[in-house]
Amino acid sequence: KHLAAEAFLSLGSNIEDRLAHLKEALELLEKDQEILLEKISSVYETAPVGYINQHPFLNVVVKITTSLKPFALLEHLQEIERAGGREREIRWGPRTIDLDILLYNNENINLEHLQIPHPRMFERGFVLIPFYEIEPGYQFSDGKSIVQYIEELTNKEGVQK
Ligand SMILES: Nc1nc2nc(S)n(CCO)c2c(=O)[nH]1
Repeated sequence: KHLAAEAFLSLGSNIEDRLAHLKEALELLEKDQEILLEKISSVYETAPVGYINQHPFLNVVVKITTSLKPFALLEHLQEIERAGGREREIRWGPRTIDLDILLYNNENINLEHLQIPHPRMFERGFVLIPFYEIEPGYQFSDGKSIVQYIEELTNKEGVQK
C-alpha cells in the first residue's frame, strides 16, 4: 500500500448495537486497500451534541495513512456509512455509523461538500479528547496544541453551565 498522506477520522454511533457498528466500520476501513489504520483511540460514551433527545453516542478517533486524495477518502467513508445501513432520512437524525474527516495532512479545504479541518471539531469534546489520547503532541497549523483547544472548550463550557 503506497500511503502518502496522514489523516484523522472521527467515528460515532448512537443507535442499535453501537459497539458493533463501530467495529464494523473499523473493519471496513482496515479492509480498504488504500487505507492503513495507524492508531485507534479508546471508545468514549458521549452526550449527543447538535441535536436534542438523541441517545448517547460511542465515539472513537483514528489515525490513518492513505493513498487516497481527500475527495476519494470522503467517498470511501460515505460508502462505509452506507454499508453500515445509515438512514439519511433525518439530517442529524439517529445514525448507525458516522465517519468524519477531521484533518488531512496540513491541508485546508473549504468546499460545499468537504471542509478540512472539520469545521466543528474544535467545539467537540467527543473529538478533542480521543484525539489527544492518540496524538497528545499534535500541533495545528495555527501553532496551537490540542491541549490548548481542550482548555478553550473547557473554559467555554464552564462559562455556559
Ligand atoms: N456526542 C456526539 N454528538 C454528536 N452529534 C452529532 S451530529 N454527531 C455526529 C458526528 O458528526 C455526534 C457524535 O458523533 N457524537
